[in-house]
Amino acid sequence: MRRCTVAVDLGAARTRVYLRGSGLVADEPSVAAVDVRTGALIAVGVHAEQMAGRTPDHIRVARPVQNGTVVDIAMAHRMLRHILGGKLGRRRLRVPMMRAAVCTPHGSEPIARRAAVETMYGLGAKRVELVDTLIAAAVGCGLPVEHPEATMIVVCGAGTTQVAVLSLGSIVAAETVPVGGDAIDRAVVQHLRNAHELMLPSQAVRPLHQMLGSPATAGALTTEVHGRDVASGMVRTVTIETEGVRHAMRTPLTAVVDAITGVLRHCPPDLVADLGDRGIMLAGGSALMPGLDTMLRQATDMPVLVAENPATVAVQGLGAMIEGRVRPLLLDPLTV
Ligand SMILES: Nc1ncnc2c1ncn2[C@@H]1O[C@H](COP(=O)(O)OP(=O)(O)OP(=O)(O)O)[C@@H](O)[C@H]1O
Repeated sequence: MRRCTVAVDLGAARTRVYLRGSGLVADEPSVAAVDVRTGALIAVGVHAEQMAGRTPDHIRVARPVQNGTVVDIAMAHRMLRHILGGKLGRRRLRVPMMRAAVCTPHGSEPIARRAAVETMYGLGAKRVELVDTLIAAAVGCGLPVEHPEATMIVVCGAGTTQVAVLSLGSIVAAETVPVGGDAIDRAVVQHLRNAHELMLPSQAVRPLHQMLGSPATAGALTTEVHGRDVASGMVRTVTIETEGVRHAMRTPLTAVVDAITGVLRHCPPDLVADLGDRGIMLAGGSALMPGLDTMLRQATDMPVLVAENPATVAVQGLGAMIEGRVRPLLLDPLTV
């Protein structure tokens, strides 16, 4: 790891790059826009994301990473080259000795890990080190992962939520569920479609996240939202009840609560006892959702802490490893 010069977190929502000696140099949406007539790349990152849903026929907006897995290696490679190119300059991209560290979702298939490696080879990397996202995130949160005591981390991203208990630098038990910020957004959109026959533009969903944290007693509270009528296609404003949206958001989150209890069930009792005091560290971009920590605290009856800068903990953890600030715990056999 100490020989790596670059650390990359290729996420479904965002791609983050850490350079040794420079820190986090890129944090861009994992989106690329292509002209289908010429095959030329038109935009990547923020600019490409702004085009999504607003393109003419000849422009395709691609998301080469889904659920933390590269599904279109060529596109991921072009996107990453563009994101990195601006930071490194053309000369450094051609350095043939580049070693890279990449985090991959826990339990990902060999073909998914291979896709991450191939993407980096395409950029000129000579060697690629793969690190489990859960370990990278735990290190990035500053958890004492190498100690003989339990730490629990929940990484709630865009497409997946990964849950793990770690001890002595390794994962003791872990689970991944295909529920993240995107599934919660889809649940809100579906609820408004079913209950109010309203199609909500994607940028209107985030303000409604506030409702997850609103108390259950606030059932009578209402708010106004603007969208498109499903039948007529005309712009319409409806008054929606907080409780309905809150319920819709909580439904996919039950899978996350189930994953946490499932992981705890697979842990030895001593480790579970440690967690009673230490609690759960919540990370990933969706940890920023207001009220998610409160909801998990109520559902699990355990303390829940949100990491500082939760969205970037995985790449920061990888960064700490390539900078040599974190050393792996070596459990050497004792000599007598
Ligand atoms: N302030 C915020 N409030 C609510 N949700 C947020 C906020 N910021 C980011 N998110 C959500 O976090 C998710 C992105 O998180 P993150 O950047 O960790 O994903 P990723 O690592 O790219 O995805 P994955 O881990 O699934 O590959 C998106 O679903 C986004 O809607």
